[in-house]
Amino acid sequence: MNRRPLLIRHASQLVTLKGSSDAPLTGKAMEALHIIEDGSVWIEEGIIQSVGTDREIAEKYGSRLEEARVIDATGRLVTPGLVDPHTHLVYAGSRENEFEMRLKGATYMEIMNAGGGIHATTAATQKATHEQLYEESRKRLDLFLRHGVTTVEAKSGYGLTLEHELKQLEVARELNRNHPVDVVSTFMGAHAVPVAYRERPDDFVERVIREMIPEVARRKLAEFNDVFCEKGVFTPEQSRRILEAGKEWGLLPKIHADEIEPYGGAELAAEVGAVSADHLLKASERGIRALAEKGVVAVLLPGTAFFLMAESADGRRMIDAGVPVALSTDCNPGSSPTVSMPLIMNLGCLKMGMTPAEVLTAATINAAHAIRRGREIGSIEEGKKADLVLFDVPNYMSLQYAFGVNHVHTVIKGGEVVLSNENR
Ligand SMILES: N=CN[C@@H](CCC(=O)O)C(=O)O
Ligand SMILES: [Zn+2]
Repeated sequence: MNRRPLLIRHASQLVTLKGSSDAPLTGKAMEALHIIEDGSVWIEEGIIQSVGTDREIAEKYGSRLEEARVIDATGRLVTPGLVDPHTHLVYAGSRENEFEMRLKGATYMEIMNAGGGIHATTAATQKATHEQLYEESRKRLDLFLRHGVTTVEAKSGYGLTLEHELKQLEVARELNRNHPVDVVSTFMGAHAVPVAYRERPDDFVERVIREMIPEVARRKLAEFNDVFCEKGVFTPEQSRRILEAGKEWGLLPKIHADEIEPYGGAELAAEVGAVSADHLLKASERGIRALAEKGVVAVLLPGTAFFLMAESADGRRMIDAGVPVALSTDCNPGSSPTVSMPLIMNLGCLKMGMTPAEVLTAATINAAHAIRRGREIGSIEEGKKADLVLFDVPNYMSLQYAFGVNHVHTVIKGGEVVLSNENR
């Protein structure tokens, strides 16, 4: 780590999201970005030391200004590093053939029930060596970084046997160690019922509970435990058992809920005290109220709805009902093969009725809370990790207005410049 301080000066807008570390933002507070114009940030040892107007920072560090490495952010927007709280980062292969099948009328569930979908990626992932899996996933992580993402959550769930689930989680752990982007792991052995267990799905649920969860926890390979609670996949009752079993081993619950059919997933998330409920395209009114009451973060995935040509979750309704909303790519080879959080924010505005300020909150501090990292990342405040992005636009509204463009100019991770387009 470079010992010299890093000073970012003269941001046209510095989006701090101050005061949001203890709990995710809800309702009107999701628009309170706490912007500083002509803003500056002083960073040492990878940690944000001071945030203010350029004049304030220059006065405070007057005698030490010469020591610092300086990044001039004149004319640029500076935000916290983007956080992606729901990805299936580690997998092998791709499924463009299924995309074409869907364009010709097949549905996502039809393809999966015919042995494709998650099963196809599971076969490819089981076949891949650790090294192949690492390499394919590392390339994706590079792309995340290019789109301004400094932390991603990554789920297993394409192994579906103990051996291959462990392989996926070990790859995620290694990426976390070697790559500038932080990787936070989730065990998702209950991603699909393997074809061999189709006639006896409860036997597979037992394997997840008795064999996989304990071993993943013993090896400390994951922090969270997720389940695909969906008609034809895992029932709410099976999902509850899996999530409760994870809790006994210290794995915090997350849930893929109400994606394709209304199925009581949001209600279940509130009952088991899930950290987040994700998807929610078909969440019921009761479910939405339950999420708001329990403060469960709704991780919305508008790229998935877009790519599946389905109606998006009602982000507007959820924010108005007091649910803390976060956004994510859901990066996976079947329903959302994208790595672009900027595009996801665009879709949040265009497809879910969210405002430019709300989508930025949802992609930073609320996303951090969705993976229990709200105290370390997600806002630009003293004491937090120095993860920041400089965008080549003068204000936060332009990020959403000039949609579909990667405006990332520089990414700073833990106080180091890890990506720069200075000579672009
Ligand atoms: N819905 C379940 N799991 C993933 C899709 C996985 C796949 O199709 O490979 C999702 O979150 O969309
Ligand atoms: Zn997912």
